[in-house]
Amino acid sequence: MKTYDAIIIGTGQAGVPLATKFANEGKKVAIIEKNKIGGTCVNNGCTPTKTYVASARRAFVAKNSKDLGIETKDVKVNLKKIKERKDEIIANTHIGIKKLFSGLENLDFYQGEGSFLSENSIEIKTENGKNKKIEGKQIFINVGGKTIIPKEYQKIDYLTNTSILELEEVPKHLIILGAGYIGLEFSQVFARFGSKVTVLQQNERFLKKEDKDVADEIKKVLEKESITIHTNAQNIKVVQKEKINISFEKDGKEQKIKGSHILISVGRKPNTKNLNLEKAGVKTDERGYIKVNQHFQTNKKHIFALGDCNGKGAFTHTAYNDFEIVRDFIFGKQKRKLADRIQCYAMFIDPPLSRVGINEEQAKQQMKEDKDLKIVQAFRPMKYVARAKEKGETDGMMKILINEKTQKILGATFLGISADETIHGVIDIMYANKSYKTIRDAVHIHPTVSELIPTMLENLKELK
Ligand SMILES: Cc1cc2nc3c(=O)[nH]c(=O)nc-3n(C[C@H](O)[C@H](O)[C@H](O)COP(=O)(O)OP(=O)(O)OC[C@H]3O[C@@H](n4cnc5c(N)ncnc54)[C@H](O)[C@@H]3O)c2cc1C
Ligand SMILES: NC(=O)c1ccc[n+]([C@@H]2O[C@H](COP(=O)([O-])OP(=O)(O)OC[C@H]3O[C@@H](n4cnc5c(N)ncnc54)[C@H](O)[C@@H]3O)[C@@H](O)[C@H]2O)c1
Repeated sequence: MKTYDAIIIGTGQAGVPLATKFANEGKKVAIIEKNKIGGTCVNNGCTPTKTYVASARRAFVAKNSKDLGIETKDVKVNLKKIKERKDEIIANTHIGIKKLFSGLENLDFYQGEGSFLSENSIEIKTENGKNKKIEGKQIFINVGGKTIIPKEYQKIDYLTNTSILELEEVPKHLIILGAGYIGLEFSQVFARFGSKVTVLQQNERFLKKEDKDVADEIKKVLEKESITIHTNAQNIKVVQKEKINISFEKDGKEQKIKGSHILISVGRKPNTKNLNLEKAGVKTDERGYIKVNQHFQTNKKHIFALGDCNGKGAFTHTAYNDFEIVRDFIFGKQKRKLADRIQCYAMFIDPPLSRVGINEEQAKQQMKEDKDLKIVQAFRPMKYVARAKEKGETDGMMKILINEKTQKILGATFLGISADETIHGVIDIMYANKSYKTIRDAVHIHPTVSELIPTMLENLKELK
């Protein structure tokens, strides 16, 4: 049996850089992939969805620029071409990773499904049936996650985030189950491509992780683009004949809709079921996420779990940060840990939403629990941002929360043009652990959205 210093299962956002690091350090490393190289982000997550978001924005701008004095006729959306562009970007990434791997003499790439035989040995099942067994001193699990398909929908012809990206014709009426990141990003993309779009959400509260005023503003933005959103849709039943027939109850009344396609985006689960973790004695929680410590070691100290499968993050930037923490734990002088990470994310609707740390509702809750804590807020609607007015895109708002005593920023929510970029000024100050006054007293470039961050920090209000 071939023996390695490190075996990595999965070529996700943590696995590829970690394999490269091991190989560059002169260690023998094996990396195993059962599907397409590069994982979710590259093949059916961030990269393809953001190419679609870009095409959708171009279509929207082309069709809706009369207010800026631009008139166009006959804007056509060619989904086949949009898909081809996406496929080419993905194919180039595949070429890049394969070239990287083939240039590393200490690295062996295995195409196949890895699973544990014992706490140091892995079986690789391949399509041609020629299974292999390898051994590793350390093993790194980076297997990501997959879409949850509730039992009641398993027999219908549904779309997922993977299969929707293979369509070559725009659906007439796309019904989306689940109003999370995936559902909402695709809702706007396909509405902009020309689909009628209906989103069904079980919860009464739309986007319950966000402040209510922010969630309401996002709903307004999407509804302005003719997307129908039903919250509190209970007892959703789907029957497929020629069309997708949906019935659900809302406020005690039965409602019926017919669609041409249905996308299921009700959440994701870790890819840990087929790993035979019990043979290695690796523990998971009740939802299948692998339990890890601050350096992503499992209960077996030589086995690590990185990325979505450890349940500590569900983003590419968190998976990559898992890699950085593990790399420094094994090779580095700098000792990082999970607790150093400040949670941040964006939802790439247009205008985008970005978040770091806590929001207003969480701040109020913290003050309720700790009577000595005083949190103040800087607030600015985008309609009072010159650059937004000049661009004619004034939806949204910016909020920054500050601990009055320590002067440290506790969190921010930006919804509006460029929010996915402007939030990074705030993120960096939080990592630097500096007072909010560092940004307040900085000079920013005019005319930008960022120039309003110092201005809004001049005016802090108590939270009520
Ligand atoms: C539609 C969509 C859009 C997204 N957009 C964003 C975004 O804009 N920004 C963002 O930060 N995040 C986004 N995400 C989330 C992001 O894609 C994931 O958080 C990220 O890819 C997780 O990386 P990972 O390292 O955990 O593993 P993954 O990228 O999921 O890779 C895991 C790999 O392991 C392989 N594998 C699984 N089991 C085995 C096995 N037994 N043997 C061998 N190989 C195996 C899989 O085939 C896969 O290739 C999006 C996700 C989706 C679904
Ligand atoms: N911009 C980004 O970074 C980005 C984009 C897409 C996906 N992702 C990642 O992918 C993960 C999964 O995304 P997602 O949108 O599938 O999940 P999600 O957890 O964000 O949203 C799922 C939604 O579906 C609702 N729901 C659950 N069961 C339902 C049912 N039976 N019927 C109707 N609604 C139901 C939930 O209440 C929730 O609002 C996210 O956690 C995120 O980390 C990130």
